Amino acid sequence: MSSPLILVNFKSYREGAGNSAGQIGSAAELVMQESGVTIGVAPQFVELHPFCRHYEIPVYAQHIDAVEGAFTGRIPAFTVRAAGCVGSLINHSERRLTIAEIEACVEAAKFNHLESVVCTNNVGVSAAAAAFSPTYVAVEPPELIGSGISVTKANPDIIRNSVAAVKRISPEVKVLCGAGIQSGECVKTAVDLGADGVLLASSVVKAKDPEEVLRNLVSLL
Ligand SMILES: O=C(CO)COP(=O)(O)O
Repeated sequence: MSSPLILVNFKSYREGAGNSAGQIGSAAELVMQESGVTIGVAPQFVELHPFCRHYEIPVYAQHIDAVEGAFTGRIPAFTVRAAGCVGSLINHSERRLTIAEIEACVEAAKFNHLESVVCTNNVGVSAAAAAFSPTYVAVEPPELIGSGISVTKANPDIIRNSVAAVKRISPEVKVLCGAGIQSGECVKTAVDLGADGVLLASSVVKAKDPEEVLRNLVSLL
């Protein structure tokens, strides 16, 4: 079985910019090399290209737009690919899209050889997203995002049931879970519930020592 994915979303946190973003990138690279566990990052947009050049880790965008041509202030999928990214989040809870936009973004990702990580908020939406055959569906209950309360403790059923629903629709689609993920125990529980990894933000991005948190996250795999 391939390694679970630990995907760190820098969101628009101040700690996810400039030098402190670089510290997280270096820590992710080191812990990935040491542990053999895949650690991906989703930095802020202006940092995508430097991140792809500087760190030997998979880099994802936080969002893409399925546009080309006379559109201003958008993030075309092909630009994300040209920057060196391996994939993109789509429909994050803090960047919701319509169902038609989700489908268009998954198609744009496929066309540009990018992995697609479609975020969802419940089991039904996880099943709907699976019908587009993205690379991943990432289920995150919005009320637990940034709460410090792990989805693996507060709502393990949403993980178990999303895995079942996604596999029923598209068995090849992988499932991540997120919201409040902070420790190796959370990651191990997620994997035991059938997830292929986790999507997380604040516990790493806002940590005093991101390297220590990342080491803890991979410690039980
Ligand atoms: O939204 C999330 C990751 O994209 C989860 O955020 P937290 O890890 O801060 O709860």
